[in-house]
Amino acid sequence: MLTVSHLTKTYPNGKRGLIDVGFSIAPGSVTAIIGPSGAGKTTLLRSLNRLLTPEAGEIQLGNQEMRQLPPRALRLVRRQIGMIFQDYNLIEPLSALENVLHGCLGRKSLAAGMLGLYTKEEKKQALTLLEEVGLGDYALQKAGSLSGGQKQRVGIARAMMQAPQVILCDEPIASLDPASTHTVMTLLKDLAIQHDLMVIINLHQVDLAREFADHILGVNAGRIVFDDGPAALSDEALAHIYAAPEEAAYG
Ligand SMILES: Nc1ncnc2c1ncn2[C@@H]1O[C@H](COP(=O)(O)OP(=O)(O)OP(=O)(O)O)[C@@H](O)[C@H]1O
Repeated sequence: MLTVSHLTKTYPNGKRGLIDVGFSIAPGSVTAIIGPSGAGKTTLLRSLNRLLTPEAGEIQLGNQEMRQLPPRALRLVRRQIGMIFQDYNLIEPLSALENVLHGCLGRKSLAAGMLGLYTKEEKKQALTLLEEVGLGDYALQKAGSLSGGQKQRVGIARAMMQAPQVILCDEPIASLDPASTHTVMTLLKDLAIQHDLMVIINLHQVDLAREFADHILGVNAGRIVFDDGPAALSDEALAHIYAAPEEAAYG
């Protein structure tokens, strides 16, 4: 379970990215974060794995409070949080398999990681994950030569290599065509169920949130203004989420 309470993030220029944000997320589910541009979706996602440090509130992952963890303890907890990016963040000259293996760098020594010293078990696991995302035949192909949808599936397999509890996805389908979008969203949903993961996705497309999410968080001007299932996402609720900030605050 991931429970966030009273989370507040103010940027150094005084801009308030998150204001008293709270919600809970259950394992085995997909949560979509939606809201207008500048609402705080990226700030929220980055706060959840402490790429940003909010100044107040709690982020409770299992029995660990993350917001105030010192760096060493934070590194350990971060291993439980995989990240998937809009632009994939793959090392293009390396094979798909090598990219997936990079997912276990967090639990290796620096030297072993730099030398690419992976165990037989790790290589087997990386191959199994590539098969799970439908890319078993592409294991030795350079990541740079794969299609966008295939690259994102390598990114997902790399995140899974960490054996995470949570996968954070920052607009993972923004660069994909409709067919690849459907493949990637279906894959994320299947992985959430099969591996009992919490998958949290920043999305701009409301129709995808409706189709794939079990849980939707609507953000407006740094606040959570909707926290419910897709069935509750009425036109009125949507208008509230996408309202101009002052309307959302008083709606
Ligand atoms: N490094 C920063 N310094 C100052 N303000 C920032 C910084 N990063 C974000 N902000 C501000 O915080 C607010 C939330 O930004 P954030 O990027 O989280 O929004 P978003 O909902 O992800 O937007 P988009 O959908 O356009 O990506 C915005 O007003 C933004 O201008």
